[in-house]
Amino acid sequence: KRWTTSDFDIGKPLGRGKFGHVYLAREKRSDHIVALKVLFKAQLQQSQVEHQLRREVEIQSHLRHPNILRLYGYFYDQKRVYLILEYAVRGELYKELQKCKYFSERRAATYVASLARALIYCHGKHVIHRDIKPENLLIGAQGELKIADFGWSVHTFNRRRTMCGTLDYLPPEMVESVEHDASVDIWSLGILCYEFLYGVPPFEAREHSETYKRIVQVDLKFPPKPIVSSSAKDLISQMLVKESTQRLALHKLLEHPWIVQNADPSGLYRG
Ligand SMILES: O=C(Cc1cc(-c2ccc3c(-c4nc5ccccc5[nH]4)n[nH]c3c2)n[nH]1)Nc1cccc(F)c1
Repeated sequence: KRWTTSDFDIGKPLGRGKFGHVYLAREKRSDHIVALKVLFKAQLQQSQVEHQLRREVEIQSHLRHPNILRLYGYFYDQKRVYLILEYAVRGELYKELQKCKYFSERRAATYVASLARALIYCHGKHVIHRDIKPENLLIGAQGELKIADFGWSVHTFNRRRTMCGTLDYLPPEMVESVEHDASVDIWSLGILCYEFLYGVPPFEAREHSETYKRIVQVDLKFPPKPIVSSSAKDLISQMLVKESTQRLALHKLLEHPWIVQNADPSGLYRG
């Protein structure tokens, strides 16, 4: 099936990405509502990301998980590449977070648990980690979280591959890398959990150099307001550990008391 733009009624813009815009669209034959991302070939070429796009499309089209935004397909014309993506009815999570300033412990725990399950699924398929930060998260019709890979993040695995050119000289644990990604993911999930509860990331600072220092020193502080349970702080402290092998494993996170007592098992936050 070769898609073309004439298969779709194109509606309002949903977001502006680095490489193009995303539009609400309806596939005419099925009346199915989708998000259509339009990328300009010229821009992709000058940024040398075509091969990355192909790999992203290859990976994303094989992922099937309720908390990972679906990529249904793609097509291209003379000047543009089009991605047919799942439409997330309730939009962008970071806008929700800005509006509420910070989330309740139940809402934060429900989101963190569903992200942990999505990451366990990705790692199980040896898929490199997804770039989880509020800007990459969308909300589905029932309030469920969807990871969408806006960032074009060059995943550590790829960076290592491109950086070293060949894998021959890398030690087992680096070639294995999935383990390495898993621990990277726990760190960023810990950052996200902190930001859900306090409204700001833990190592935020005016200057990048300052933030960098606070990260490498793991200068983790919990402000007195908003009031957050010691159980939540305990979980965050087990995730934001400098030694990557000492960070809490994703499946262990799902057994942590704060998650067990606060996360909605369905992964749906109904408010
Ligand atoms: O580019 C993206 C991810 C992506 C998703 C989106 C995106 C942006 C917004 C939405 C929305 C959406 N729903 C809304 C409701 C209200 C307000 C705003 C909304 N945005 N649904 N689905 C979306 C999808 N932009 N970019 N993935 C990608 C990139 C390269 C290759 C590949 F296989 C996937």
